Amino acid sequence: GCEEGIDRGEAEDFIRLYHAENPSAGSVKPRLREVAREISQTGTYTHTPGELAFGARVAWRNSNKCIGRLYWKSLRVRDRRHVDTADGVAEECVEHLRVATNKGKIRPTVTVFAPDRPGEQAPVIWNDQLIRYAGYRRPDGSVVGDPANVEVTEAAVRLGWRGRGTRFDVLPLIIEAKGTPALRGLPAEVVLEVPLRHPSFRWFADLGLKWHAVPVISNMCLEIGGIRYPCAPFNGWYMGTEIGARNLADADRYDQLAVVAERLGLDMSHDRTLWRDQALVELNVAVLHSFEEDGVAVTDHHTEARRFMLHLEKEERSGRVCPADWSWIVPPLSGAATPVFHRYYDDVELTPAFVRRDRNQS
Ligand code: HEM
Ligand SMILES: N/C(=N/c1cccc(CO[C@@H]2CCNC2)c1)c1cccs1
Repeated sequence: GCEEGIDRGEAEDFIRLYHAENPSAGSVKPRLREVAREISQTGTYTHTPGELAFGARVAWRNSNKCIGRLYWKSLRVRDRRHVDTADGVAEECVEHLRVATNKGKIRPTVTVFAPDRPGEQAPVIWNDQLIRYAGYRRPDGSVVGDPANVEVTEAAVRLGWRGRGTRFDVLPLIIEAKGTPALRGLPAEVVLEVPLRHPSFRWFADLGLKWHAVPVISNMCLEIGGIRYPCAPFNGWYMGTEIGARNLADADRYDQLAVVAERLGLDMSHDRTLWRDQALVELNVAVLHSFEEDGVAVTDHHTEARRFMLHLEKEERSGRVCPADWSWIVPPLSGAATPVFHRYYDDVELTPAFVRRDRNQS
């Protein structure tokens, strides 16, 4: 849209969408006039609480890469648009973790902080998730912890943070408010973690692996009707494959497949023995078993795929296109063993949306 102000067309489209899907919101004309007036007077406009909550839920519904959209209407929206300091953002992120974790009965939640406004800088969180494990690069180039987080770990160290040096040190938040980045640690009581063990192999617990219960994406921008909310952390629950087939399995992450295959006693002499594939399955069995035994919400990729097929049907019945990106929707383990593999999708980009914030900008 135009640099200095709001894209009026996007604002009007969103207000019309809101009234079309929420008849109880009253007539659309007066609200359209009010919004147009506010934009011409201030260069922006303010969503009502109802518009904000609907906009956040539809942004989830429009997320092409998300397999978990069946429950889009139940998203809990925490309206914190008045919060724009590092302390305020930190306190509300801690409360977000408490409310969303709910002792393991995870509640999909988004907290919406101050929007971009002409002449005012909205706060942003540099971490891509609220809970991330530090990655320490050693002189020989090897990494202790999560290699995906080496850059943000080095940024935290530059700002004065010192970790304990374990493979699972929880990073502090780096919150940039009014142009200044600040460190804010997370209290341990809001960081629920699950130690990983396997239902059949007792040696698995000795690998010392664990993962955090709640994924809260904190580096995406929520765009609603031309308004940008650059700080709007949102969480769901994990699909097991994210942890077992990517975070702990990828060679450029925790790289555990050879470790697991070794302990399983597999023939690792050639790829064609499929030792990687057997290790993958047992790693994913361990993740699902450990989360379930600890009462922490998680879904397997078969269940999640089936739910997504149901979501597609429901959207069709509602007369809406359900945008989806096949390459993200199909799980990274056993893709063709799930129904989402065996069809095409319409990968159109709709708004409201959660969009990647450009890394080089604030
Ligand atoms: C409730 C359970 C949920 C599950 C199981 C789920 C599952 C997933 C998975 C597996 C991905 C792909 C992630 C990857 O491959 O790295 C994803 C992507 C995504 N999800 Fe969901 N999701 C859930 C809830 C939510 C909620 C509540 C929101 C927002 C309000 C959301 C928004 C998104 C977005 C925007 C992406 C794409 C992220 C990107 O472009 O990097 N999801 N989801
Ligand atoms: N289960 C989840 N998984 C993800 C959802 C969105 C993004 C991500 C992480 O994406 C990174 C960028 C590409 N893969 C890793 C993970 C959720 C997080 C927040 C709500 S649901």
